[in-house]
Amino acid sequence: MTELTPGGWNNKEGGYALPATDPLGILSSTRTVVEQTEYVWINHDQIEQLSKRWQQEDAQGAQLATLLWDERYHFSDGTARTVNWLLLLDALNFCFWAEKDQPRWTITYRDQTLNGYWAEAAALKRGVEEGLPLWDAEYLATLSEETLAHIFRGTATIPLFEQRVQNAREVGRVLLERYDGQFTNAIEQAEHSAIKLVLLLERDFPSFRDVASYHGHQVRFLKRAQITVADISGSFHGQGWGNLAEQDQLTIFADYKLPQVLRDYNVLEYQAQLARKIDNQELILPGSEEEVAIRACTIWACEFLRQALQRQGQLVTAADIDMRLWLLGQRSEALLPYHRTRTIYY
Ligand SMILES: Nc1nc2c(c(CN[C@H]3C=C[C@H](O)[C@@H]3O)cn2[C@@H]2O[C@H](COP(=O)(O)O)[C@@H](O)[C@H]2O)c(=O)[nH]1
Repeated sequence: MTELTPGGWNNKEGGYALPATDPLGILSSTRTVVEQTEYVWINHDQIEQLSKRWQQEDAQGAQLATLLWDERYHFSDGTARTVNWLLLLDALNFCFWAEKDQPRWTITYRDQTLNGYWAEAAALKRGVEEGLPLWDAEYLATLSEETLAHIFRGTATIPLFEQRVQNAREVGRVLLERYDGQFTNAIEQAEHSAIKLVLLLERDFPSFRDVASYHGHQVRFLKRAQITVADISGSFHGQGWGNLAEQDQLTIFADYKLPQVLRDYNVLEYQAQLARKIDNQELILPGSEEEVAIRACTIWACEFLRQALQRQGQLVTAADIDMRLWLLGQRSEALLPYHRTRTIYY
């Protein structure tokens, strides 16, 4: 019988107590990685400290960053067109960083120079404003390389360009084959359940199948499938097509920014050799144990943070925690580098 640690993290079988439900199989499939890996570990004392810090900040009015949907860089017309546009946005929402010592890809939009996710979103919004029907499944299914290169025009080149062309065409093709060209039909088929919609994306759109393996068993992350659902809800302010149930059962979205922020808070600690590789901006191979360990520990660190906040009476979802951590990652260049894995999954 393992003594219960303060946070009740070790239940009687040892290992981490799963929440009551885990419909996406993400917490259960990542638990073994967290318990076994030597590459990354979670500092529970630092989680307690972070939850208390956030509680103090919130007591002083700094609300948990429920970022209002940012209309500046997102196309939003309140119709089914926006839903298809969001699916395209998140089919291409990955890997914006440049090779070591190379300049990042940037675009200029309305006299602003943007990079990373904001550049991707603004570029797709600019495309619509320039008359391209980026919500139209037929158009996407046969999208040319020249057209996508024009959409993402800027300084340097957006990484993994070929894969982005394939992903955009896949969105169009699958929408035509299975949803009469409209992702709103998928929302209705999923009966407005966030969980069913994530699983539908995993089943029908191969580029969203963000699943790895660890010592022979499947480890599930589903980052872009989950963020697509969160973005549809955000864009529609939880109404209409954005009225999606069970969002409290989503996990955080395991990208490259959250581990960077959690490491800065000393919540995540890296084995010395891995830390050196990351600090030297060396590539971490996709599907490697290091990559899977970083992502799995990010998910569980945020689950423990959610439990710690809950113990303090702050009922927040993983998606709330995700947004707050991601925004922290956008505001500070002073962080140690994030891990660099060339992947289409995040
Ligand atoms: N975990 C998590 N990862 C997120 C997001 C977002 C933006 N979404 C929100 C923004 C407005 C709306 O409210 C959306 O909800 C992008 N990313 C990821 O970050 C990386 C890009 O980083 P940088 O290179 O610095 O731009 C890349 O992996 C991208 O996939 C999020 O929210 N959570």
